[in-house]
Amino acid sequence: MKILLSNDDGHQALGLMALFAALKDIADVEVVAPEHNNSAKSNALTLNAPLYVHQAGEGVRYVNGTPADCVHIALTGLLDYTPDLVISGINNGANMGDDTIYSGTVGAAMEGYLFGIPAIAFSLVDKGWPHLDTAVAAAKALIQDLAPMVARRKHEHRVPPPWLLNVNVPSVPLGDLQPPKICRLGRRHSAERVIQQLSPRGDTMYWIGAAGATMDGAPGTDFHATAQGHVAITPLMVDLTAHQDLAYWSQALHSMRSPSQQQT
Ligand SMILES: Nc1nc2c(ncn2[C@@H]2O[C@H](COP(=O)(O)O)[C@@H](O)[C@H]2O)c(=O)[nH]1
Repeated sequence: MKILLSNDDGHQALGLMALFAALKDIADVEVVAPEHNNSAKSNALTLNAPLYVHQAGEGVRYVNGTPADCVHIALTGLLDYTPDLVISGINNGANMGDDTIYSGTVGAAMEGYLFGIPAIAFSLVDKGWPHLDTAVAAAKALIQDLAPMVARRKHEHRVPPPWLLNVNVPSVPLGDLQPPKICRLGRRHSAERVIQQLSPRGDTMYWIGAAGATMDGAPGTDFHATAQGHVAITPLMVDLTAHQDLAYWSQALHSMRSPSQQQT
């Protein structure tokens, strides 16, 4: 199995390097990751500047770009093969609920998914890498469990659609880890207020405030599962259409005149 491994915390991040070391036992792994921390960069691509790739060590390359840039250039030219799996992480902190919209970790995995490759984003719930060994073990075990499904794709007459999983691992000792749970995304309250400070030169600085606290952490959500010590696994989709609202808007705009009609 060939794995492309990326992240958003940067190519020297503990979470990436620990996962890289663990996955080398079970797969051919190549790292293409950002040069620096690109947290909250979501699916951003760099369109207005050149990207440069440097070798950091055997099997590890880094890019002066976003997480999605790394996966994008790896899949569209840097690699001379198509990986079987795109893995992103292990993120320094949670990617639950609304986090997934902003997350560079999810963005990297989603870029693989958009190119038709199964992908998984892994995050360790608490920042600072507490019990990172637990997250590495959980990630390796899940990838091993999925390996037969991934391998079968090569032999299918019609390659099945890819899938995209968002996985959050609770920061607990490995011995306390509960079995994985398939969950829906919860919701956070709105983020905290912006932090305003004065620079040494008298300019006002604005810092994005902290993520909101859990708003929907009901049973069945990723928040609830991880709080109970379970690995939370959520299948994601890219279609942002509010399908349940299509009929409403069709009816609501039924009477809308076209701009040309409004001029008569
Ligand atoms: N508004 C804030 N959101 C935050 C902050 N720290 C993290 N986050 C959210 O979590 C994800 C982290 O995901 P990553 O994969 O991008 O590292 C981030 O995208 C936000 O949604 C914070 O301080 N403020």
